[in-house]
Amino acid sequence: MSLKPLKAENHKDLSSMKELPDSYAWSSVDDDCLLSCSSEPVPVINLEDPNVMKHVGHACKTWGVFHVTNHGIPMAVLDDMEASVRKLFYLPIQQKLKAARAPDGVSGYGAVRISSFFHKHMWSEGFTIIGSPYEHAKKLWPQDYKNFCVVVDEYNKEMKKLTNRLMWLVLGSLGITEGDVKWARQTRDTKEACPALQLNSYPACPDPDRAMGLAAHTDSSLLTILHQNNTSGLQVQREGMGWVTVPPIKGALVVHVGDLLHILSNGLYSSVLHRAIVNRAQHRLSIAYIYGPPSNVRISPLSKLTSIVRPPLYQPVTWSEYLAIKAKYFNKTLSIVRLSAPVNGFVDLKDHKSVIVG
Ligand SMILES: C=C1C[C@]23C[C@H]1CC[C@H]2[C@@]12CCC[C@@](C)(C(=O)O1)[C@H]2[C@@H]3C(=O)O
Ligand SMILES: O=C(O)CCC(=O)C(=O)O
Ligand SMILES: [Fe+2]
Repeated sequence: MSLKPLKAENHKDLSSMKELPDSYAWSSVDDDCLLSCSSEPVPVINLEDPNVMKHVGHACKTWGVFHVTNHGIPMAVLDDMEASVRKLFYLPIQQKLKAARAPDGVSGYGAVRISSFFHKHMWSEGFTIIGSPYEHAKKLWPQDYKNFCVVVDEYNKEMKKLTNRLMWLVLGSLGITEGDVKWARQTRDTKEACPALQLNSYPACPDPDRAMGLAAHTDSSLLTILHQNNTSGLQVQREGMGWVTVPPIKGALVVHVGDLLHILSNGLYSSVLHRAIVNRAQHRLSIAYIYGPPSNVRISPLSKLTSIVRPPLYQPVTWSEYLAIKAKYFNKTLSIVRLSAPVNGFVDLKDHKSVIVG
């Protein structure tokens, strides 16, 4: 199902382009919006609200995305990370290419992974970091790599705390307690979750109405926490409403329900389809902390959420298996691991090469 990728212009310096090349021109980026652009805002949840669990559950069920405020992450940690990411993308292209992602690799500099599914290029650059940023930072700044590592490590540490807190709120809102999901207690014998940090840069664009920053997709994660700079661009799809813009709120973070939470909740909380559009005047940056389960854990619908009338809708799958299928089938992945009635048998997950671990 993968479409033929465009190869020749893979590493253009977008910020120097005065016109949109044809290979970057997507037809009708704004079509859905013209039909049904909604002004209903994405929920904003104060994590110190006494009813926070109820609000989180409602937002997951209705939107699959929400803002969080009072999340406890110091503003300086967000600002320092944003400044480091800006510094990275402002490096000359030849320098960034020293940390280029290998053709079959996951981490490093390059176009976003899903690019190969589209005939047109996206108006963005990406940098994926899994685990320590050290190897990449050494290549980008051979003498002066320490600061980047310190900032990224601190950011990851804070995100990990917040994700853990959000996971329990999400699970609690489904009536799930610690006893129901052993792996989520982060015991010493489980291999720890290894989140991915996706850095995105969307330079100002000479023809934004025909360009696409990041094409519509769902994240494979359980939860994704997104920090955007002070520039709009993120849009989420809401049934019956089309694309809804999620403008940045200073100091707030955006939380997305990912595909593995969709599976874990047996479809009660749907992963949210989202994309990023670009604009003529401002450079946009975003940082996604993509959180998945520990590598040895198979995610399947929680037994408390299944019954005779609502049987498990998905087969068990590890994060790594899921990513491998996603690399091949992109937005069809959830339906591939879905068990339709009558049970259509299990997909042999071993046929798909592991991506991150194992
Ligand atoms: C751990 C992950 C999750 C990945 C793949 C791998 C590293 C990079 C992530 C993203 C980030 C950008 C959107 C996405 C769809 C993409 O193309 O690369 C994500 C994908 C997923 O959520 O499936
Ligand atoms: O730039 C954005 O707002 C979206 C980024 C995103 O969806 C991702 O990195 O997965
Ligand atoms: Fe995403």
